[in-house]
Amino acid sequence: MKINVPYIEQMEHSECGLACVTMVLNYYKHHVSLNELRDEFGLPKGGGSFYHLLLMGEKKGLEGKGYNTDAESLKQLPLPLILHWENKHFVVLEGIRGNTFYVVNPASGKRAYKIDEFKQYFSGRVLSLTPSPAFNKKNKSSNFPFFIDIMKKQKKLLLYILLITMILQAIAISIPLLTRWFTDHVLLVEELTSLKTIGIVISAIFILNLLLSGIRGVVIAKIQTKMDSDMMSVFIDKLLHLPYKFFESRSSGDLIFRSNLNTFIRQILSTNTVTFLIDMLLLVTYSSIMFYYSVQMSIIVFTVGAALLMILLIHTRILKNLSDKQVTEQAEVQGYLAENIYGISDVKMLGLESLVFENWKTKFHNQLQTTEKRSIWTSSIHAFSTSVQFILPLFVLWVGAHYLLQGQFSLGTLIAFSTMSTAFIAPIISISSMYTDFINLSSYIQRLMDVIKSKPEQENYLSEGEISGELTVKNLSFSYDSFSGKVLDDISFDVKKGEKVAIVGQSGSGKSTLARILLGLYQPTEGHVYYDGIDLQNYNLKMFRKQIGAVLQESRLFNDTIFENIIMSNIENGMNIEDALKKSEMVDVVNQQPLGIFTKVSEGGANLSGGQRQRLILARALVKKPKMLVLDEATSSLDTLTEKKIDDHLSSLSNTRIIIAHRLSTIQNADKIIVLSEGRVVEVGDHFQLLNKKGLYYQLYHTQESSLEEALS
Ligand SMILES: Nc1ncnc2c1ncn2[C@@H]1O[C@H](COP(=O)(O)OP(=O)(O)OP(=O)(O)O)[C@@H](O)[C@H]1O
Repeated sequence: MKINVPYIEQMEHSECGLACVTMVLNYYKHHVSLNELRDEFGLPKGGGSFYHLLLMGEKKGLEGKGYNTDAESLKQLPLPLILHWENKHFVVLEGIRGNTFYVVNPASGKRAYKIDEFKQYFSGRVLSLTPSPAFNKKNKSSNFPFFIDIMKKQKKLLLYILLITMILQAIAISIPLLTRWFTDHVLLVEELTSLKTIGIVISAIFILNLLLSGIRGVVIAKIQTKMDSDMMSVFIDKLLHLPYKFFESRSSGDLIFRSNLNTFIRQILSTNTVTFLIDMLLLVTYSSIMFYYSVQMSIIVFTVGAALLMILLIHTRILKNLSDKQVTEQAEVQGYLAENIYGISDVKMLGLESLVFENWKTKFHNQLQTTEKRSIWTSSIHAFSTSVQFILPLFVLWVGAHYLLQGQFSLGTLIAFSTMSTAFIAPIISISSMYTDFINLSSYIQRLMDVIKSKPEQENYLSEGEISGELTVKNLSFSYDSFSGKVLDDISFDVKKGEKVAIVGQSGSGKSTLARILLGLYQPTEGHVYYDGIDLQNYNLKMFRKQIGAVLQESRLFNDTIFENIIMSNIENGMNIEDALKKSEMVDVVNQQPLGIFTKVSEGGANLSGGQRQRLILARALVKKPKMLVLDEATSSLDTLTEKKIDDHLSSLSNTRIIIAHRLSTIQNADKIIVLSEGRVVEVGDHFQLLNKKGLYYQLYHTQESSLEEALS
């Protein structure tokens, strides 16, 4: 028994479970995209477990049952089934016939496995999700309107191309017709007087063809540029306006890969679509003319054409599988190398050079083997199709000679037929070569739609207003996804304008998460953050963030000069760079650089020390003259002396400061210290009040103090 489960490709390695549930839902006609499901549930940490998949299914009206079973017993269970694969991945089983298992792998597509191979991958755990009475079907929404809109903008140019190409094809068709006329009415009857006219006609055809082909080339280039510009602009604009969380669950390499897909899609939609239409038109025209000349001969040519098309399409399928495999293997090789080059210091310190080389070699060897196979298939089928195209005219002459000798048609018709048979095969080869592109199109579009259809960070807002630096957090809770527990739980506190407030707690207690919520990078799952009495969600986030200076653990420097890294887009505010450099204790560092403030910072700030990087990022935050500063371990790499100097500078400012620091000496002078433990506020007060409480803060403080004393003694 085999069913047909729609293939949904996972967009990221930890999304296999989510993609499997999406496939099952779509199979039961609840048409939902991976995107929608991810927005609804979030991505469980590490990709989730069977239990998470079961919960998702149940929330969508499916009834779930889990089994521990062997490959043979799967035949007794209803399809589709979600299987645990290689103990680290999820796939969907869509069929079992005899000893063959049909698997839909969200990472690589559909594939059949013989039982022995299947057993090597199947981990023995299965989840069955079937519709419960509460299940609702949902209609499909198409991805094509977006591209149709983009193509519609180029309607005029596309029509030009279509028109020019049709004229060019008419010229192409006229050649065999002219040959026929030339043979029958000039050569055979020895009518030499019209040779001059024919010469003029041939020259006219040549000039017209040259002119139109040239114009078509220019129009195609214009269309491609316009479509590239439209599609890329929409894509990048959408991408940049997506919420921070979107970027957390996708690698930058993957997003860059997706932006490049725009070019492939444009190629398919512009050139290939037009070529396909023309090819189809040509096939119909050639077929009609050939049919008109001779039914028997046409049937012979059609049979050859149909057989060739079948062979080419089967081959294209094989080639697609091989090229998918090649792309996956290539990405794996590149990813492995990039990861190890990025972590080269660890590779060296652990003495892993040879191991990394061996692993890379194995992966690269696999990729090369697939590439070789693909090249062999491509060249063999190319040899086959060109040979057919090459021999067909002769074959037609040979078969046609029988009919000619029987007087069924003229020599001119036979020669025209022979020429046309080659022309008839050309669009068949062209259509089959475009077939792969059309198969890939839906997967490419899915990847783009993941970006285009995701909800932007902010669609509308009520307030453009300035903030003063006063804020209130009310009953705030936050979970990263709908399956894990709360990372922040019912948090409330106030911060007055100009206050220095510290957030402390053990590692993993939720401090950075809270900071990101205060900056509007995450939205609270429950509760609110108010600035000057207005909910943060109601502010124009772009304007809001312009008034905030933030140094986060993940803050990075850009590959540009120190000046550009500090000023960024804030030049219009007339900020004082010197002042920012002084306050962040960077003046001496900048003066020591070869080109001073115009020295280039390497990628990620590699030519600066950890502390210098932090101070530069702080200068960037200060140059905005922010109403509020959020510093998450912003001075953790500095010596205590420099840290103290910076703290003194910052204390002279009137803005609000929210400081997260493990080193408690940094925050002793804070107006208020909020102590977090497992996502809850457990203590609030100033340094002495908290010490007197003898609670968690007291413990944290004394642990640090005693370590210091121990070190000194
Ligand atoms: N992007 C994320 N997705 C899922 N869980 C996350 C994510 N970031 C953090 N967490 C989890 O949320 C919890 C709180 O993390 P957070 O980074 O806010 O703690 P923290 O107090 O700042 O820790 P540290 O002092 O080590 O920086 C941790 O259990 C962490 O594993």
